[in-house]
Amino acid sequence: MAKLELLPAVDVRDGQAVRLVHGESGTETSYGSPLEAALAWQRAGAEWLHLVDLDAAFGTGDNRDLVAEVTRAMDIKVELSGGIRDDASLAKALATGCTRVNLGTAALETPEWVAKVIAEHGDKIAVGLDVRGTTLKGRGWTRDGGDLYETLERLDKEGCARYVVTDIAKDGTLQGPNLELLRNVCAATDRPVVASGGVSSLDDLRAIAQLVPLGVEGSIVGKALYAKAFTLEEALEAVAE
Ligand SMILES: O=C(O)c1ccccc1NCC(=O)[C@H](O)[C@H](O)COP(=O)(O)O
Repeated sequence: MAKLELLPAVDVRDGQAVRLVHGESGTETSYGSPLEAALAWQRAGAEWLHLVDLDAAFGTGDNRDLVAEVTRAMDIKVELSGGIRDDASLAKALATGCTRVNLGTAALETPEWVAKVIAEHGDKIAVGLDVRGTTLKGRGWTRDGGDLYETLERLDKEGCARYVVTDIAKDGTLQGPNLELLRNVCAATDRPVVASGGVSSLDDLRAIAQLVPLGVEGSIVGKALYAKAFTLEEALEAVAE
């Protein structure tokens, strides 16, 4: 059985590594330098980094130069997310040398552009399906953006390579992942799925790893690592079993 990939998260707001609750602006807990956090995950054995520019996602500015600096400093694969919505922001994101970008709002608001960049860049493009219930959310998870399964069907037809699926109700809460949502999305698409939001324990990661045969490829882990619920070394060992 393929191993579950782990993507420790570094979410950047106003130059700092932060965690949010339910992705809501104003709920930040700060964890210092994003570069130091990213290097710590790399030293701990991460093969991937999930790096989010929250200001770009919320439209409160951006941390693009810092995010580029962090990406360039990494020897591991980087998934870049947050505010990548047009040719200019996509070009800047890809120029960092990241392995792939994660598009959210654009997939809801400018579907023609997303279809075009999927055709141009293939698996360098993932789409983030950030949901409350089955309603997608864009603009930093603040605005409704349509039905999850209708959008998934459209993106599948356009050749989208993979999806990053977040249950916003779980994100940053340490309440455990929404396994039912992950199962449902895997049943609706043959593309790989990266799980995001709510991981609280090694058992949560083992439960997500059970979904690898259904199509779950990886899991993002944020708050649990910063809250020291377990170490990244322990997490990597748990999913290697
Ligand atoms: O990814 C985004 O674009 C984004 C936009 C607005 C708010 C939050 C956003 N991302 C948050 C993440 O990707 C988290 O790092 C991830 O879901 C980890 O969640 P958790 O393990 O529950 O801390």
